[in-house]
Amino acid sequence: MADMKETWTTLASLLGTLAFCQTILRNVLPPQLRSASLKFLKRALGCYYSYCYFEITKNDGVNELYNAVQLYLSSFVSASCSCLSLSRAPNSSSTTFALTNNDCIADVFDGVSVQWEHVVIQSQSQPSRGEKRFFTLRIRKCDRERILDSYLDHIMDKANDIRRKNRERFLYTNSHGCWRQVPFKHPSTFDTLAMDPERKRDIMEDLRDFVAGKAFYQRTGRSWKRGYLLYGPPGTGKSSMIAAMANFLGYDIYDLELTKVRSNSQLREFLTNTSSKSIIVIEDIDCSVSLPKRLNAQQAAPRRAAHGGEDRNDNTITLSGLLNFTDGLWSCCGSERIFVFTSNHIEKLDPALLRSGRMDMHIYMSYCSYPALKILLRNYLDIEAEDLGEVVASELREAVEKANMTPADISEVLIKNRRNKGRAVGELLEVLKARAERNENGELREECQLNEVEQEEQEEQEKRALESSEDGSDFDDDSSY
Ligand SMILES: Nc1ncnc2c1ncn2[C@@H]1O[C@H](COP(=O)(O)OP(=O)(O)OP(=O)(O)O)[C@@H](O)[C@H]1O
Ligand SMILES: [Mg+2]
Repeated sequence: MADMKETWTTLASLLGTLAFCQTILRNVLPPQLRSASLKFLKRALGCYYSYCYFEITKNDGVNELYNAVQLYLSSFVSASCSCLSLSRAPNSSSTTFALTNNDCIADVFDGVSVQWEHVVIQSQSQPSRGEKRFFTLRIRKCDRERILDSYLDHIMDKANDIRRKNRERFLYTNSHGCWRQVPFKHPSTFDTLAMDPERKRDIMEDLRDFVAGKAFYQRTGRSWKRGYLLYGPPGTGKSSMIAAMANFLGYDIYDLELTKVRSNSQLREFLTNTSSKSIIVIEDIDCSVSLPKRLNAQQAAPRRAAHGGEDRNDNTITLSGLLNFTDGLWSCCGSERIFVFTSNHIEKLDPALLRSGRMDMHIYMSYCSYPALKILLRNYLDIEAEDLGEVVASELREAVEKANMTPADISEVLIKNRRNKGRAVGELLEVLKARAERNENGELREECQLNEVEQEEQEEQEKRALESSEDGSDFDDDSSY
């Protein structure tokens, strides 16, 4: 027991000595001498010393790991260090923080504490060779075996995430048989999205779990993809939600126009030509997939002949062709993909699409609620509803819950009057009250029903026009990708 105590005391004093020496060396010696002395000291005390050190050097060529460590550390050094070096890459909108020379930072991975140091040494003997830069990673010897590889993998993954978030992203759309891209710069975010904060949090949590779920999907034998069905009246923020999701995750968007896809096999080609970490969007799915279902046998037969007697599924797209990708065998082609379908009429959707397990989350985008209105007031007028006074706030709450107005309609009123906050709130209250009253009298319901009939007729006409042009085989013929 006494021996043990003695060993511990020796060890503690050695570690204390080393820490003391390190501090002295850091403050007194020039960097090149400091590094050499530290190395010597650590080697001399190696048998007692419980840490091991790894140098990750910036090569003349490219050291992926050095760059990754730099990026990874930059994601949290800003919060914990007082002196940082700042840089900004050309065409980048974000500033990178980095450790200054000989600064240290601690990190914890899988319950294990590690320490990083950034070292820059000027070459005195050969000034032409400039400086040597490296990171030193300090890990306890007993943890090395368990975490080193997984920690470095984690750093590479995180660095890739940061790179992706900083890079320019694209919105792809299918046209003339191939994907065409434009830079994606939609300003919608979860902060600007007006909806109940709790539901918003749930969706963000779900997205976070999805992105971090690689191991989960592997373990459970599921393909790494997720499906969201966004439904609700026009102007409630379905497209804005998709843009917010893409901005939140740093994903590209593939906006798939099903009416421009001529067959299941072309659909397959489009979908296999999407990259991972992307959102594949099919808007107004109720309108898109009802088109092929409307082809009856008589209509299909001449088209089959016209296309050299191919299988019917090769001449048209079907819901099952689509579901094969979101759900079936083809769903495993490519990983980390999110499917988002939108619809104004969930009741018109094929039950096959709604069956459990098909779309993981059904999200109803509702008319503007009071919590959503508060977000719009904050974003458009920079005012908190509570600051309007008890009376106005409660009038707004009551009117908005009865008005059934979309965030798009409310935004219009606020934008129009945004230079005069008082007028904006006053006019909004008037409009909301008028709508609420009309709702209570049932006028609006009748009007909506009339509008719905008109809208349905219009949709029917559009579909008939599309079908006749389809029979004329005027689909895009170019199938290059
Ligand atoms: N929930 C919301 N939060 C913030 N802004 C919204 C919201 N809903 C609508 N808006 C505003 O209204 C405009 C139209 O909304 P958006 O295109 O997202 O609606 P939508 O539900 O996709 O409509 P549609 O069914 O016609 O496609 C947006 O540009 C945005 O400014
Ligand atoms: Mg939309």
